[in-house]
Amino acid sequence: MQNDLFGQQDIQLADADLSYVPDFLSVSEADALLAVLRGTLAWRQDSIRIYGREVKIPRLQAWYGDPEAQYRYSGLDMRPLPWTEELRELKMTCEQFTGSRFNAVLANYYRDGADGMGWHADDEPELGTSPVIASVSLGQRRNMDFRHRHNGEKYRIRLGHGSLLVMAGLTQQYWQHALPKSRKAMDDRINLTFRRIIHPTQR
Ligand SMILES: O=C(O)CCC(=O)C(=O)O
Ligand SMILES: [Fe+2]
Repeated sequence: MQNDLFGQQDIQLADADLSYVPDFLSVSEADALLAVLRGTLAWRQDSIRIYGREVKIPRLQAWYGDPEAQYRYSGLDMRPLPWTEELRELKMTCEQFTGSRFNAVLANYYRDGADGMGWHADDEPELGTSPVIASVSLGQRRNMDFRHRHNGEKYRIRLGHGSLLVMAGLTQQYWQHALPKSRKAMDDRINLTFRRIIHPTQR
């Protein structure tokens, strides 16, 4: 891990491009954002079809973005809601920091340790081959696990309140990630992944 003056930590992992910024937001900014987003985003618990059965996903979600930023996710059509003021502002902060443009955000709400996200990569064709994804975490510190698709190598990172994780380059091609459930008592957590959906004609 290499640290720079701004507290950005470049995670040295083969076939990945990951950097972690623990204090991306101040504690007071992160506290305020957690409270506002918890209360104002249009949280819903979607179901996905697994082997023909409807299964509720273990978390709440909401999808915001530019009108054309449509996304298919495990068979769900995600139509973006228009940006809220807070999300648009945070998007701009992420754009300035990463030098990338985003046109949508997937918001996830983990109510407690029983909520989580299974192994996956953000490798939908809508995102292109080497997407930059800016992931902001608020609330309960949770583990995020990575596993290499070919050699099984594993890596665990703890995502704290007000942090930013940037996933770029080959990360989604070579690695999967998951947010494991926990039996420990846990507070709630919001995660926001800013993405850029590429229009079908530009893929
Ligand atoms: O909650 C997290 O930190 C991860 C979310 C994630 O992987 C996703 O939204 O694709
Ligand atoms: Fe993901």
